[in-house]
Amino acid sequence: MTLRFSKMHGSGNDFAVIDSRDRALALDPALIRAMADRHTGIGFDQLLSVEPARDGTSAFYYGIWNSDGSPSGQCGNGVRCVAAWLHRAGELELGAAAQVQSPSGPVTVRLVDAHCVTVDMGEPVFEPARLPFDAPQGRDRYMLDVDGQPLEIGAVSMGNPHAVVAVGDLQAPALERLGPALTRHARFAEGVNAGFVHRLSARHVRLRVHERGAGWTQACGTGACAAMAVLRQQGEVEACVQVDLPGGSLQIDWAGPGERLWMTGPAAFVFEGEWLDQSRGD
Ligand SMILES: N[C@@H](CCC[C@H](N)C(=O)O)C(=O)O
Repeated sequence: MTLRFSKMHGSGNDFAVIDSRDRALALDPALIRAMADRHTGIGFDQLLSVEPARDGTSAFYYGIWNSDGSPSGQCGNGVRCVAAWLHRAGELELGAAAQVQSPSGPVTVRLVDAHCVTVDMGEPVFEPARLPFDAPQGRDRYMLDVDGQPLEIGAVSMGNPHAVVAVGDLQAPALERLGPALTRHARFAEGVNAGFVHRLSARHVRLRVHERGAGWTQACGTGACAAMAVLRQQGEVEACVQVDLPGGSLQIDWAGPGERLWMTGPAAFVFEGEWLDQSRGD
């Protein structure tokens, strides 16, 4: 079996994007892990498949798998890459808005230009049960014991689950231990993406994310949206925030509860390739 793919990235969060518009993919976790390997595979944080939409309300659907083979409901940097990929494939015009289906529901994308995409990410969901997070409803902060250390977190779903921790130093050695430990915390039954945010001002923050299923990444789009949602809910930031991640910056706009959240950032092509799956013998 051969599979053609586009290698792409959004702020350093990298992807293999597979055209599955005309051909259903037979993907299993072992194959995804082999493709994701940075020494013997393509190397990526997430695999994205572009497929026909399943419900007739949109033209396209995109599937999302982490480098460990696990599926996810949403990928912020990924959907910007999907929009740029659809443009290159002649399916989406510059400036036009289009709805695409993700595993967690529809999002609307608009290409500012061939390399920059704005996405309506929908409303942040704070109900713990919908992450799922084993916690009482109606709070904007929770205390968790993470690897023996008490941590105050905010929790929100952007179509996938996020825990957000405000820190004074993003390079603190303890984060190397706390990131993986928070990602697998028992109160998040399906795991959680762990974001550590340093507030520089009411309009500017820095963020590092230890992603569920992928580890530390150069950027996490839904993580940036989650950091904005949690900090704004806590009254710490204004309605437009620049989020600096190790691999680049995103602009997040959110007026507040009851409003939709917008993300704007880059999407880049790196190369086109063909995966030769020797284990399947054809
Ligand atoms: N990098 C992504 C998020 C990918 C999925 C995540 N690791 C999960 O398991 O939910 C982004 O840019 O949002």
